[in-house]
Amino acid sequence: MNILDKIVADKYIEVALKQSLIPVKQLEASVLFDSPTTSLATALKASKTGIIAEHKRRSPSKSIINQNVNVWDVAQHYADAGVAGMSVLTDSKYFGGSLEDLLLARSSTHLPLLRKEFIIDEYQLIEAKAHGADVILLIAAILTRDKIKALSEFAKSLNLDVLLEVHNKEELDKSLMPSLDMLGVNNRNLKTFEVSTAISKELSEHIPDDFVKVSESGISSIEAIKDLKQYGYEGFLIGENFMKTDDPGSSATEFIKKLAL
Ligand SMILES: O=P(O)(O)OC[C@@H](O)[C@@H](O)c1c[nH]c2ccccc12
Repeated sequence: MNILDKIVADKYIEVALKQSLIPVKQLEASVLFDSPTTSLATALKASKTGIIAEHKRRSPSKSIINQNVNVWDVAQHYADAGVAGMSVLTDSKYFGGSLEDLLLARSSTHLPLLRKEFIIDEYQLIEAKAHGADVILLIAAILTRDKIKALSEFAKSLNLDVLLEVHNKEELDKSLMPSLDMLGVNNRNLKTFEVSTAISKELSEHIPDDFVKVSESGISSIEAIKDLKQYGYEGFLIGENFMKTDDPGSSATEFIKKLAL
């Protein structure tokens, strides 16, 4: 079993347990469930920076990245830095995140918030909305086309934006459909952890123009972003490069200053 298979196997167990503990009706009763959302796709198109900054405490590939920062502060400082959106890891077992992190980020900022999670069930979309998400991630490597269709259409019915993540041409070809807003190419292979922005460049010409293109992972230089822009990318998901520092928000500020030069 590769790490992605393990994460997903655990996720099925976790979601079944949560469904038995917290009924959908309870989630739907949350004030946030009926609150309006902000489109990340729209924000990216209007943004000068295109940066989606992530809150990530640890990961299976890097173990501990940062256990000391406070998600409320990080969200404030990312917003001050001028990012277009924020991504919040909510998986606890492998990434040290939680839905409470999402809720805290929501209470801290109006930025479009992405629930970064291994989504396998509609229940998680209701959870996402009830905890203040504006956007959800769907990972093509762990979903069939039918499942991508059902989940993305359900997300749209909740006014959530959908970011679909691929890592190769097959995943891209099986996934294209009108219920997606953004196409993300993960520069990290989730099965082997190899990272290269070459895959974003390779796949860019196969992504139709109706989707906002996002390049994800392993981005740590201004040059990489300038390069990816040439290939039509408008969104850049950056986690570790900011989170590994003592103050992710001021790292984002410095980065964005350089980007504007
Ligand atoms: O920390 P990085 O290399 O900048 O990567 C951020 C983000 O792209 C990465 O966390 C990510 C991309 N897709 C995922 C799917 C699940 C968990 C995490 C991810």
